[in-house]
Amino acid sequence: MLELRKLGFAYQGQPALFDAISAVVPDGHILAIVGRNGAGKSTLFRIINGLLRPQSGDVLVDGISTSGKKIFEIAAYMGTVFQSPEQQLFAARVEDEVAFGPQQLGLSTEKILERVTDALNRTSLLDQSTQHPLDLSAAERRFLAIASVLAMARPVLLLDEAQRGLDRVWTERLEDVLAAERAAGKSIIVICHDMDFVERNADTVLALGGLNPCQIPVSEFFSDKKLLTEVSVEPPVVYRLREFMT
Ligand SMILES: Nc1ncnc2c1ncn2[C@@H]1O[C@H](COP(=O)(O)OP(=O)(O)OP(=O)(O)O)[C@@H](O)[C@H]1O
Repeated sequence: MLELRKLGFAYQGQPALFDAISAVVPDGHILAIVGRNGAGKSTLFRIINGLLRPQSGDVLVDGISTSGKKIFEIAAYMGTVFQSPEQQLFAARVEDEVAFGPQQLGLSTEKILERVTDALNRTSLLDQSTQHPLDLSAAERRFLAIASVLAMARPVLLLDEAQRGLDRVWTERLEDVLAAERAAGKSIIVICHDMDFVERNADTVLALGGLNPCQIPVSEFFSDKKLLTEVSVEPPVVYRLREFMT
């Protein structure tokens, strides 16, 4: 379980998180962080994965505080897929890229191969395993970053706009990966501007940029017109259709 407890942050005295932000992401749960540009989503994301340290509050994984822990210690709990995951890639072959993390864990060769094969299979990249990552399509490169994170088998998964620019087939593949990770009991956070994606996949929403940011169930969020206006979010198509029909 991941817990964000009263987090606050300012850049050189300029608040980036305007309120103390709290949320709980139980095992097998997907929380979507949404909000207009500049609302603080990326800042919060970086605080969660330890790239930034909160000026107040705490991040806890299974009740253990990450404050005071080094970034590699925090990474032992969390797999992060950044907004430009291409920048996370450095190996000359797809399979080596995915194997790198498990190798650092000191796993046996057999176990590493098992993890790599499983992660490539789940991300539809098994046929590309010997290719150079830079020869992959943009969607495949993003899924390679996801495969590398899956191979680490962390209890917490963080994805920043992983759905952006994907076509329907790749979006469905991403949704399958998320559903499987949720079923495996992972605590998952996605930052997302695509409200249809949020509606289909998330359990709860944390909307930033409004008067009182708090975590609420997806259906409650999309039914709250006042809040949607406050945080500049358009409801997903199904909600707009529902309103049109009634
Ligand atoms: N490195 C920085 N130094 C100073 N201010 C920053 C820095 N990074 C972000 N900010 C400011 O902090 C606030 C929150 O920015 P942040 O990038 O977290 O928002 P966001 O919700 O992720 O935006 P977007 O949707 O555009 O990515 C903004 O006012 C932004 O200008």
